[in-house]
Amino acid sequence: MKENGSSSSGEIIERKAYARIGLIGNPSDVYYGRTISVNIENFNASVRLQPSSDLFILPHHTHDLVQFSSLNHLVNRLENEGYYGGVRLLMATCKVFTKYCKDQGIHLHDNNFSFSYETNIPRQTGLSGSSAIVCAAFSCLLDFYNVRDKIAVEIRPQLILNAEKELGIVAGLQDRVAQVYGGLVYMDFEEEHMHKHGHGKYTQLNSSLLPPLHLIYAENPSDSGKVHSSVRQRWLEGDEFIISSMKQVANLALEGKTAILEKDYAKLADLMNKNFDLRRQMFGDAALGALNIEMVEVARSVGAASKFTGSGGAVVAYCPDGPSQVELLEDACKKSGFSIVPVKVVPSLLNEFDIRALSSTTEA
Ligand SMILES: Nc1ncnc2c1ncn2[C@@H]1O[C@H](COP(=O)(O)OP(=O)(O)O)[C@@H](O)[C@H]1O
Ligand SMILES: O=C(O)[C@H]1O[C@H](OP(=O)(O)O)[C@H](O)[C@@H](O)[C@@H]1O
Ligand SMILES: [Mg+2]
Repeated sequence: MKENGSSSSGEIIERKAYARIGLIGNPSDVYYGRTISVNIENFNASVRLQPSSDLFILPHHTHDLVQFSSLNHLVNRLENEGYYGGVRLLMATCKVFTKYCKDQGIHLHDNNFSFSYETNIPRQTGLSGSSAIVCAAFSCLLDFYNVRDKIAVEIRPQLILNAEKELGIVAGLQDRVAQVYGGLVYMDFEEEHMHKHGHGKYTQLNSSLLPPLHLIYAENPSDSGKVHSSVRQRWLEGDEFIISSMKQVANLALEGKTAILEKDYAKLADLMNKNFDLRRQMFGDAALGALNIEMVEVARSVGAASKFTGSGGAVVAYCPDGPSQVELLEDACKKSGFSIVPVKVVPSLLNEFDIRALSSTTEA
């Protein structure tokens, strides 16, 4: 594989995308709001593109299970993890990529390939496992067709989102922006700018400004599309409460940016807690799920600030009192059967070729 990430035909291309944490402001990204997200090294998805005579999308041996030991096994699996794995995500990525290139007059050569994927991102836990698969696949396609310089970096998150929209999954841009850019990213999805440029304003922040954060998660898959659909419907219908609450959530990200830049971690803790409280009021406990709420409450029981990383399944926590409080948090999680790991931030993922492909419309 060449240094610039491009491939001459015949070479295998493997690309990774990492899980992300919505630190402040999510889910207002779905509603022209603002968010701050962190791309994390703790978990990743990788997609492998191997040149082949026909085009194959290979099912994953566990995530796209089609062979079961019994009817009960099949039913259990569907009840816990739903009908779908990553195959549909890979197919939708190919479709969206091809359509975009055709519309833009970007030439694609005629060689075929086989796509396969691996992921250790806990499934459907609000860590953006779905978009990580799409993002890694998209990155393989950019290099297989050698078009990294022809598709502006700012546009890529929207194309990655379009792949999930294609499947009817309600999702937002923050996951994809964090996964394309890497590191710690402040995002502003202001409506007029979005309509004018087709993307938000994305600014990478210095991730060393962050305090130590912890990730808490549980084996508790939930479908983010389902969680979002009723709030989205109410927002579309002009529901005053949802619209004004969503604006408040977006403002938390604005304040969060200042708090991070000033290392005002007491303020950051307060904003994280407010973020979850607003989500809870909008979505209601039934949609959020008892186990997800318990994760937040376990963290708060030791005085940590906590909120969902995404739509549910995982929680980001900050211990303002330092290591002794982290120990208390680890014990409390253990007692409740939750996993807890220190957050490791991914450095910026933009290489020199991507930086050249940043469009001139971006304002920092
Ligand atoms: N770990 C995974 N392996 C395979 N497919 C996945 C995985 N996670 C998500 N998906 C696919 O993405 C779809 C949407 O997942 P979503 O609820 O957004 O999860 P997440 O919070 O991890 O992004 C699922 O219905 C499934 O088709
Ligand atoms: O509700 C949220 O905070 C996020 O939900 C989705 O992410 P997921 O990891 O699938 O739960 C959505 O894609 C994001 O845009 C929302 O901010
Ligand atoms: Mg998702």
